[in-house]
Order: sequence, then C-alpha cells, then structure tokens
Amino acid sequence: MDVSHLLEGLNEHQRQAVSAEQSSMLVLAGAGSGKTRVLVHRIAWLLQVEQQSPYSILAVTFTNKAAKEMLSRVEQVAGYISGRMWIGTFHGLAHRLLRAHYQEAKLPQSFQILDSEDQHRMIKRIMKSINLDDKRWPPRQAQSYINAKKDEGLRVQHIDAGYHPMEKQWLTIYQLYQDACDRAGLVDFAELLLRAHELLLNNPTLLAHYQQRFGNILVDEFQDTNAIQYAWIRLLAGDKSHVMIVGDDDQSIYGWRGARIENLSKFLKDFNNAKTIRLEQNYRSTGNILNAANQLIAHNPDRMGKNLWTEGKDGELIGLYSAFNELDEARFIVGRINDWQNQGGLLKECAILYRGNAQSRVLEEALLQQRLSYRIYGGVRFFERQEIKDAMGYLRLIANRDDDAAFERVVNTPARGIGDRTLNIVRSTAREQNVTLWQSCKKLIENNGLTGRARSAVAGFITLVQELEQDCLDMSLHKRVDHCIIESGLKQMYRQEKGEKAEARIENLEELVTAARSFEPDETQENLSEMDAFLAHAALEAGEGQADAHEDAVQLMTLHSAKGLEFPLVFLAGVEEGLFPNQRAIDEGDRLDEERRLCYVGMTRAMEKLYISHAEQRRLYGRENYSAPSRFIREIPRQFVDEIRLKTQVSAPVTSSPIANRFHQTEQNFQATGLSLGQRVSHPKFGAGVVVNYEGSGPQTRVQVNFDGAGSKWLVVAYARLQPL
Ligand SMILES: Nc1ncnc2c1ncn2[C@@H]1O[C@H](COP(=O)(O)OP(=O)(O)OP(=O)(O)O)[C@@H](O)[C@H]1O
Ligand SMILES: [Mg+2]
Repeated sequence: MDVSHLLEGLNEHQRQAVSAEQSSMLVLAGAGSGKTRVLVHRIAWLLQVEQQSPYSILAVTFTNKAAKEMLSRVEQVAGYISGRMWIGTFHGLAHRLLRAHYQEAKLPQSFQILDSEDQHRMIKRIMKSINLDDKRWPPRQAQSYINAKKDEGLRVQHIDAGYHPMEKQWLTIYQLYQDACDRAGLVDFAELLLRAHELLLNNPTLLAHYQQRFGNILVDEFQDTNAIQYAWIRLLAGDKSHVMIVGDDDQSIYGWRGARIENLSKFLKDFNNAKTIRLEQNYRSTGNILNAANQLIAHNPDRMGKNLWTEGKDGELIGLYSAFNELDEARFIVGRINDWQNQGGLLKECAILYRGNAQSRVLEEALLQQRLSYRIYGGVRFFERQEIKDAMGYLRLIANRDDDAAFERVVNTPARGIGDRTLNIVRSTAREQNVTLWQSCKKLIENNGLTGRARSAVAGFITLVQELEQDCLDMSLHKRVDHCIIESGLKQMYRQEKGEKAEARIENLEELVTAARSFEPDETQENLSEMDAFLAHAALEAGEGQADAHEDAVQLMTLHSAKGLEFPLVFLAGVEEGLFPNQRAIDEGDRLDEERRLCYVGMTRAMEKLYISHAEQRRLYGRENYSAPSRFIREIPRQFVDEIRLKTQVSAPVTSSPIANRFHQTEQNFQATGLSLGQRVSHPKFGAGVVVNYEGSGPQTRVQVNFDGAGSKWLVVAYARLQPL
C-alpha cells in the first residue's frame, strides 16, 4: 500500500514521530512546530499502516472545536471513520463514558450537566440554607474549593481537615452540595472527570474492557492536564496501551485551575519505555516574532529547554503601541485591521487577544463603530445568556423533574407569584425529607403544607410543566423548543420588557429554535433521546461555535482560549503591569512564570504580523487605572520592536464615524493650544522634546511629548508650561 501521503509535508523528526513503531511517546516541542499536525498524521498512520481499528483509538484534544477539526483532518488523510473512534475533550469523553454506563456510575439515566453558573447558584443557595454569612464565606470561594478538590480526585471522605475550622466549613459545604447534586441527578464539570475515573476504578470488568479496547491513546496539549485527567489516562492505558502525548512545558497556562506541568515528567517515569522526540523547526511565525518570543520565555527558570528556529523570513518588526487610554488603544487596533482589509486581507485572519474577558467590550464597540464583523471566541456564549438558560431550564425540567438547578431557575420566571417565602418552605421541606424541590412541591400540595395563593401558584407551576411535557410528546425537537418558549410565558415576559436588550433576548430565543432545528446528535450520543442530546450539547459546547463560523469576522478571545490556534495578524492588547501580568500574579510572585508563558502563547499565535499595545490609563471594572507597560514588553529585545508613533494615526483619512469626527474637532481645538504635532518644545523639568500625540479638548487637552532625555510623557497642556522651541 502506498502510504507516502501520510508522511507528506513533514520534516525528518516529524516523520520519525508519525511512523515510529508502536510504543509510548512524548513529543516535546515549542509553539508552531507541528505537534498537532504530527498527532493527526499519527492517527492516520495507526489506521492505515498499523491496521489499527478506529475502535482502538482514543484521542484527547483541548476544545470541542479542535476535536472536530482533528476528526476532519484525520478523515482527509485516512478516509471516513464515523463515530467509531473516540475523539474529544476530557470532559466530552468522560460524559460519553458516563452516559454509556450511567447505572454503574450510580447516575439516573437522565442526568444533566451543571455548568459553572448553575453550580454557583446552587452552592449559594445551600450556604444560605445553613445561614452562612456570604461576606465571610464567599460562595465563589466554596465553588473553587470544591472544584479544586475534585480536580485532585478528592471526595469529602478523602480530606482530613484536622483542626482547621475554615477547611471544616468548606468540607461541610462540599458534602451538602454533593448530596444535593446526587439527589437531583446533576453533574458539574469537575464531577464528570472524577466520576468517570471512579467508574473505571470501581468496575474492574468495565476497566478491563476499555483497557483492552483502547490500545492507542493520544493526547494533545498534555502540559495542561490536571491530576484527575492524568490519573484517568494512566488507568485507561493499563500496561498495554500505547500512549502518545504531545506538549510544550512553555505553554502550560492552566496551573491556576489545577494543571500540572509535572505530568510531563511523571509520564516519562510511569511509562518508562516511552521515547522522547523533539521538534525544533517552527513553521508558523516569521523570524522576528519567533525570536522575540524565544527571548521572552528565556526569562523563565526551570524550563525543559528547547531550540526553536525557522527557515522563514524575518518578516516585519513587532509593532508596539503606547496608547493614551483604552479607547485610543481600540481605535489603533481597529485602524490596523482596516489597513489589513484595504490591502486585501480577510477579517478572520485577524485576532485580538486579551488577558480578561471584560476587556472585550471597548474593542467590540470600536469594531461596531467601524462596522467590522467580529466574533467572540469562547466569550459570552450563546448558551450562557440569561434568556437561553431560562428556556433551557424549562426543557431540562421537562426532561428531569429532579433537576433542582433548573427548577430554581424557572420556578418563578416569569413571575407567577411564587415568592421567596414559599420557596423557602419548599426548600426546607426538601432538605428535611431528603427529596428534590419538585418532589417537595408535590408533597406540600398533597399534605396541605401550603395554603391559599401560594398553594395555587405552586400547583399552577406543576401543572404547567406537566402539560408542557404532554403537549410536546409528538413534536419534533425544534417545535418543542418553540412551544416551551411560548407556553412558559418566557417570550411574553421579554416582550413586555421592551427596549433593545429585550429585543436581542427575543432574537436569541428565536435563535434557539433555529439551533434546535439544525441540531444533529453526533455518534457519541446515539443512546440518548434527541432532547437529552440537545441539552447535553448546550451544556458542553456552550457557544464554541458561536455566530456563523464561516462568516468573515475578526476573532476576539482571551489569551487562554487562543491556545493551539494561529492567525496571520495578531494583536496583544492591554499589555500592562497589573493587567498582564495581572496583579495577583505580581503579588504572589510564583505565578509570574505562568503569566509569561501566557505571553509566549499569545505571541506565538502570530504568523505574519504582531502588534503589542498598552494603555497608560484604563477604565476597567468601573475603575480608572494608571499603569506602566508590562515587564514582558521590556523583556523583548528592542531589535525586534518598532515603536509606533501616533502621528500617522492622527493624519489618517477622516471618515464620518463618530470617533473620527471627534478627532477632527479636537484637531482644531488642539491648534488653539498653540502647539502642533511634530513641534519641538521644552519643559522646565524634562527638557526638550517633540509633540507626537494629543487627546481631549479645551482645558483638558493633553499632549504626548517624546523628551530627548526623559522619554515619552503625557502632559496636560494647561499645567505643563511647555515652551515652543
Ligand atoms: N513540516 C511542515 N511543513 C510545513 N508546514 C508545517 C509543517 N509542520 C507543521 N506545519 C504548519 O505549521 C503550523 C503549526 O503547526 P501545529 O499547529 O501543528 O503546531 P503546534 O506545535 O501544535 O503548535 P502549538 O504549540 O501552538 O499548538 C500549522 O499551520 C501547520 O500546518
Ligand atoms: Mg498544537
């Protein structure tokens, strides 16, 4: 058989990895060196050359999107494989396992996934029920505690709080929360992994079956696995499977969520016959970008060490822009994207990366103003929007009456006269009798535990849900969704709210019907009802596919979600001390290395051109901050950097956008100060310099002056006592 196509487009080292005889293997290599490409070709090689059945392959990727891409790339090289191969994220695969063996996992067949917002509400409710002061005991902290323990594979009974009263308290909450989840058939994200691990651990026959089946396990982005994920792989592999992991210690960025770089060395110890293959040639970035990133990451101690070089051109220098404030930064970025488009580039080739989600708003506004399409990758996800979650709440409750999180969400949305007092009775009855909220309602009605208006309101709700279920029995999925949105009163409720926001919510609800119409369960969901598959899909994939993936649009995302991706034009925005590295990392010191790795990840997403920007003044989370440029900027040698002066920006063609108009007006005001761009001036303290930029008008006019000795400063003209030279 001719298998040359499996090795096509690979270098010598990559070929070695792809065609190695079956054994365990670590591919350790820097960004853009083709690790993911090697993984894909290896799967094809296993299928075609080693004649392995698709059933024997388990491949783990970092996002659902990456899993889909990988599957289609494998099919390009190796032909159609359909659902026989297990490929997905850790969470997705664990979910598949739990669905297949829900009984052994001690879950109801209709168990539902609890996302992090639902989890938060539930924990909050539980803490309230035992009268904990949420100032002293923040629910968020309880949530992180529980998730961190689960990520380490620890149940309450595994933890000894000793004499620590704090920890004892968290443990009590952990226990109450877990009991509530078990009662209601709810599984949070961390629980998916933990339970899938326990399922195998406690069922030797099942374990033997899967160990036998998965002779080939492949994991991408291995540096970001946590303890339970590692344990899961280790267990599944047994002593016979061949495990190929690919990763880069310099790109480990989820330490804060329990990821352990040490898993790389642990792997080498546990699989002691594993070969290590290193890849050193980078195919993604230009020389300047790659070398700058290499120099930056060299500031980290304790690296496994890698050489990374490229045969490609040096390319352009990295553009560095010092913005006056966050608006100026956004304006700059959008300007460069306009240029890119004018030169024939596509919007989807541009990515704006930032440290925190909240930074997107200003960027979004600037893009909207210029009428540039954009999508937020992994940001406010469609399925996380309030109205969508309301609708899903009804659907979930219809599917599983015991789903307490869904019950809480919709019991009084829209308002139907079930107030907090009534709900508290329902909740405490549920607690006392150890039943779910739904069951508690039914008991209360039967036993006359509620009276008058409360009773009829609750009874009305129960009837509504039961009728919805009856009505929907013979309907197709999207009709059911539509029916529930209307008959539950949700649509009407938002209609009455009026205003743009409410309109958008109604549009979203309508979009949900569209989503249901075009929904196709995949092979992993073959045993589920269509509705259960849809509910699981909503919880797991929450908007990764947002907007229309094919539309040409600028990509906005956090640095964390950019992992593994690449774009011709990349902007790193908000590269400021306190923001990136963030303040917590600076205060705690030991997290700085991880921030630097995050910067390395960001820079190495860029193929052709990289811009880095920082703002001297930024309004974020409602506060005004003045920050210095990030230390990461200083750590990039000047030879790779082009400092951009705003002069070009100011003289850019004036369009009719509100921002440009403002600019135009200020230009006249600016002239009124007697200063002009490019003019030499002197300052009593900083000496001589050149005016390079301005902002604001009237007494607030500020100018940026590049002083010969003192560097660049922003000064308020009214106070600065600048003398024209
Ligand atoms: N031998 C090769 N010849 C040409 N292009 C290649 C080769 N190997 C990889 N590439 C290309 O280089 C880019 C980076 O590859 P890939 O995404 O597999 O790298 P990676 O090591 O997984 O990166 P990251 O660390 O960011 O996940 C891709 O566009 C890929 O198609
Ligand atoms: Mg990759």
